[in-house]
Amino acid sequence: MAASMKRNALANTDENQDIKRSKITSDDKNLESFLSWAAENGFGLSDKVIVARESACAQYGMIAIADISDGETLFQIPRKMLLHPGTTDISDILEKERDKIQGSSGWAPLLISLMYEYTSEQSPWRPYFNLVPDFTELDLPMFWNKEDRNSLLKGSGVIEAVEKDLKNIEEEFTTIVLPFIKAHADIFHSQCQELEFYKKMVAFVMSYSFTEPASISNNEDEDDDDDDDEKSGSPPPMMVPMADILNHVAKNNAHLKFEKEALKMVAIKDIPKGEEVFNTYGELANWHLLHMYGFAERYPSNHWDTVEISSLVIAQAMEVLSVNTHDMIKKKTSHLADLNLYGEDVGFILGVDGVLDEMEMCDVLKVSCMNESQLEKRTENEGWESDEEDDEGTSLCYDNFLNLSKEWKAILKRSAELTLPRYSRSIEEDRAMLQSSSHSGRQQYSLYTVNGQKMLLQTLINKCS
Ligand SMILES: C[S@@+](CC[C@H](N)C(=O)[O-])C[C@H]1O[C@@H](n2cnc3c(N)ncnc32)[C@H](O)[C@@H]1O
Repeated sequence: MAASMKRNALANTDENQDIKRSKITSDDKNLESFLSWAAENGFGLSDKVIVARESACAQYGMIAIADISDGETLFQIPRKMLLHPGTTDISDILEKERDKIQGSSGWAPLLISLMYEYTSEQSPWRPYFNLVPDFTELDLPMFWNKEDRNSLLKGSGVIEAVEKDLKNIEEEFTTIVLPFIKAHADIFHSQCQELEFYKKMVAFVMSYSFTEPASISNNEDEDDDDDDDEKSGSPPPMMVPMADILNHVAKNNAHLKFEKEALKMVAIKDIPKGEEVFNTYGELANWHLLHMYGFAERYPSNHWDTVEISSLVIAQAMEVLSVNTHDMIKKKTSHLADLNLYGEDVGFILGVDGVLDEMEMCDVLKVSCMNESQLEKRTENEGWESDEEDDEGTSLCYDNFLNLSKEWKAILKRSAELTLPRYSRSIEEDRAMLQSSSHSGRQQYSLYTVNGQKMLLQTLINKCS
């Protein structure tokens, strides 16, 4: 969608037509050479699909050109064709200096591998790299100017996530990656010493890499020693050519299976001829999609969407209950802070079916409704409670909302109402903007993200009314 919107933004002059034509021609050459490379290397692309820009929702995508049945394999990626620190030409050096380049994100070894391969004309993955769109086309918020980020994404949580990333990227580059590259300057292209180039590779990893589900690797590598398993806390990312051509929707129709010899893209539904084949990048909320991939889905398409309700607004919402004087709220928040349930960085996640952090939120609601003697008893027990206290029920799923007390609902409703003003526009203003078609990609996806969050909050308000 981003690409088509950008294309629409170009006026329809002859000059622009020429630019588009020449881009398509050169892209097709890249596509042809990528497909030949894939065929030579055992990807076994089904003749029921094509890779194309036409009919894809963003840049390239995979399109069904014949009816596909649930369970059919569309292509595979032999493990030797994956790009990661174990398959790059410099794997020996990376292995030897493994402890020096680990870093806190765990991405540095892959980023160093990518920088090396991406700048090498002889890289075995050259046809793969040539097909990846220019990184500016992905338009990730980390490349937007600060003004756009602040004005378009206020309240969504993306601004804070991007600022944290930018700080970490610079730090990891300066302290780990650059010293390693300089120590091996004879084998790296000089471009690899530039922070801007490193940021592009980070964007590549952010929006194109995959991680192997931990259970699979553990099951299949039963011989691996325990030490390795311990170190592999969160699995490191890797590049998976061809699989990363698929775009994402929450209601995906294909899925990547990790098998011993190869990874396989398998249809998980019947896919009619003419439809795009969509993978899933995970159970991702819109703010996460926008942060990592530069797009979001329009409400209510993304059933994984979430919004955070800060513990600070829940404390403010306690005022609606008569049991809560200013003094009581202070005592309650201090007790909740001791349990890590209150503080600047503490929030609770609301999804499309209700509150996801059910146990924690139930605890907060219970405390919110306590009178002085109940609170005293509880604080004396250091948060441990008797069984009778559990009689409120613990599900905060909307299906269970009829069973919730009116006090709990009053707090939830007020918390959602207090969260809405953190955005720069009202739901009504969003609605008017969503009807207008004159948006850039980044404006559109920001609108989807903030509006989706507001709609989740409004649903909670309605369910509590
Ligand atoms: C792994 S790549 C997918 C392939 C990409 N379209 C290409 O041509 O190389 C991920 C990027 O595709 C785009 N994308 C994926 N799914 C999308 C969607 N549903 N809507 C808009 N853009 C999407 C985003 O730019 C994202 O960063």
